[in-house]
Amino acid sequence: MTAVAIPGSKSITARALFLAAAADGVTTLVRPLRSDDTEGFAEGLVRLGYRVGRTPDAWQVDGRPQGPSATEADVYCRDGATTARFLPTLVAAGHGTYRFDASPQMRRRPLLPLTRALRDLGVDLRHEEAEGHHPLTVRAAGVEGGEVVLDAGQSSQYLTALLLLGPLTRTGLRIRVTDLVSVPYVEITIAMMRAFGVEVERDGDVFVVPPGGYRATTYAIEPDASTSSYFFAAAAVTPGGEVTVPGLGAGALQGDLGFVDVLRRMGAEVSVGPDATTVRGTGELRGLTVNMRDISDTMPTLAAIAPFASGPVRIEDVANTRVKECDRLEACAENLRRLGVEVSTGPDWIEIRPGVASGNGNGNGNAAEIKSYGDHRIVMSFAVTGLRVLGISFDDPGCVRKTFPGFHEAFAGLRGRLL
Ligand SMILES: O=C(O)C1=C[C@@H](OP(=O)(O)O)[C@@H](O)[C@H](O)C1
Ligand SMILES: C=C(OP(=O)(O)O)C(=O)O
Repeated sequence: MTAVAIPGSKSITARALFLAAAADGVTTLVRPLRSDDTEGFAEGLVRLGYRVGRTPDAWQVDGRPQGPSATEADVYCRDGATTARFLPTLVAAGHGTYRFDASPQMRRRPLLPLTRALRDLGVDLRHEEAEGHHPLTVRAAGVEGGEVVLDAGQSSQYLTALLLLGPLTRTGLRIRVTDLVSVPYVEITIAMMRAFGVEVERDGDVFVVPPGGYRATTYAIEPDASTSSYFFAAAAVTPGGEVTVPGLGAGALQGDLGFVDVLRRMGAEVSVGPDATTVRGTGELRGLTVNMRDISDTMPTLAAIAPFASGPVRIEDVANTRVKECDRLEACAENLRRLGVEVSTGPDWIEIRPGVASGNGNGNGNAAEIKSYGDHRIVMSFAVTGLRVLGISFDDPGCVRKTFPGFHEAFAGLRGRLL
């Protein structure tokens, strides 16, 4: 058995930082993810005047239910969409003037449905350049609360941001959602709000959040399930290869652990225990058609191993992967083509035919440089392809820092044990 220690969940760390900052009292986050996204989030809080104490294994946050202590601040959100969407929402409940900006990549990503909903709730929020994009300024004077309509068909993070805001409003929020992707991420939000003392009620399309604020707590962060997908996929493409991720089992909060069900359908042996998950490659990898609307961060992982399946792999209902760190459908297609794989895409799907070309015309067998598009998931996914295809390299291997700075070392360690 090969046990792999996976760093903490990005999504859980970001939510825990928001909740801790807003809670009454001191919160300890145990085993938070230390990566560009989550360190950027924590630094954003520090710029806003929150006290965040960081040791390698635990972060401590002094909560301020009344909002940021800084009455003016500039916050740089880097590439992190959770930072860029959650922090402007957090400050709305305080009092002051806060300017937010983000990296060129994050500036391109949308947030208009969220900022429109905040304005509908009376928040003075201005986009400084392009409407619906960073940079933006919030002139905060608290939020009364009430009812708001939200289209979360592009990103569930809009809904998560509003849910997290709910208890910080004076009368609570009723959020009516007209469309919603990535539902399991909303379930993470609701479960974590419960751990900080708030019960969200759901009545069909309406989410009801009571006022009253959060209670500080000690919160242990699960290993990241999306990151685990690369290690599980590595086992699945290696006959007899076995990978166990401790800390992610049947009670895990993250929907992305469902990626192992896709591997099971393809022929891998999967066991989900109470506190660990194991995937074993059987030598069989069948093609399939799969809807990944709920677990779309693992779409590139599947696309990158799809050429090794015995039949076509078709991934459906993943339109919103076009507005992530890059257009992931086209990025996957481009890189698979570089490997000589036959692939087609549509507005919300990708279909990959079996087989990697034995040569790509440059005399180097399968060698190809993968175009990273500054997207950590493209690099980590095609690293798995590299277990079976010789000579894969990356134009920007370092972009894994967004969620897993130590990825290449960890993956090389696994490679040595699997092959
Ligand atoms: O709320 C979150 O932490 C996340 C939600 C998902 O985004 P979308 O809801 O935009 O699909 C996911 O892709 C992202 O990596 C993290
Ligand atoms: C889409 C992602 O990140 P975010 O939206 O949080 O920037 C991701 O990590 O795959």
